Amino acid sequence: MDVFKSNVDVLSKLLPPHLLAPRVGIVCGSGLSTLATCMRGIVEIPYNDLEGFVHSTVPGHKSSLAFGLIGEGEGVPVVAMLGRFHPYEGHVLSSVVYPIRLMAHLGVKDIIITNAAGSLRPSIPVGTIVVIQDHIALPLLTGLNPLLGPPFSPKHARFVPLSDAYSRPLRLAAFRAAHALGLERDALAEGTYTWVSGPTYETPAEGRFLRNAGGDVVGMSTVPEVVAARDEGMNVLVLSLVTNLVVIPDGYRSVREEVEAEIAGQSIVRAPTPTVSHEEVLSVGKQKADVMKSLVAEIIGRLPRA
Ligand SMILES: O=P(O)(O)O[C@H]1O[C@H](CO)[C@@H](O)[C@H]1O
Ligand SMILES: Nc1nc2[nH]cnc2c(=O)[nH]1
Repeated sequence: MDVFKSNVDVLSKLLPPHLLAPRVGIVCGSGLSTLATCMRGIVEIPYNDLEGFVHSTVPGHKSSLAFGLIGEGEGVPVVAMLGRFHPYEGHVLSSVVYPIRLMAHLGVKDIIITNAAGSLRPSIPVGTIVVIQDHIALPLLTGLNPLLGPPFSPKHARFVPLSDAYSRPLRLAAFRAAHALGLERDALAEGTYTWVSGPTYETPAEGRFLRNAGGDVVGMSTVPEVVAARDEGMNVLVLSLVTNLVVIPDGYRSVREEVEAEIAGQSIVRAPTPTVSHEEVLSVGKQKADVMKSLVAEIIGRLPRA
């Protein structure tokens, strides 16, 4: 399609031929752009040099695509988005998912989407990598869907099923890779990602609501990319790195009880109100960057070579 032509022209001038047709795509989540350093022979291309790309404005996200090779021998050609776009930055959904569509156009078949996320369950502590098996997306259900409007092209479907959105073979590959790397059993979990628009973090009641709805982690990205990737027929793996807890057990004490205890002359232990910050999110990303990087490289190294 024309919308890709100028980018293909730019890329053909800047990339060696063996990197021009990447087979695997990676999307780096907040604080995770170093994931791409698992590639060799990297060529980085700023989004500014490409048409249809907006700018990533969020700390912890770079604004460039990186092309390189992963794995032994000839290696697998890979393209990585070193920074993603979020609707809360003011980007329309078609811009948010445009790089995913370009990846598909270039030949990407398998995509590994990473993100930083809050845990809705104390059984999934900070530092866990959650292999996403499903999602709950209130924005999709209520009218914020990247597929609203005419199909992207006459070749794209009108209705896209999401019952098998998260590739089972890729999820199996993730657990096999973790085993091969000798990661502890608890390093990885399986779960459901809940997508919210952000940029506000959840109130405690919202966190409990999402957990009661069946969510395990929550974040402000990923689902639009998954939808576009499925619209393009790609196999999708999502890895969420838990950077903070959203639902904290016994963290919230009734103020009525506190006053009643005060009146009764009892000593009061006031539970601190937990808050989350993007700095905390980035700092956990930095601590876990190496393990995420080895996992992604191991998964890609194990994919069948086409
Ligand atoms: O999902 P990524 O881009 O990894 O980032 C997550 O971290 C940011 C909030 O700290 C939000 O953008 C949230 O979605
Ligand atoms: N919505 C949301 N996104 C996040 N990204 C990282 N942590 C969080 C969180 O607690 N909530």
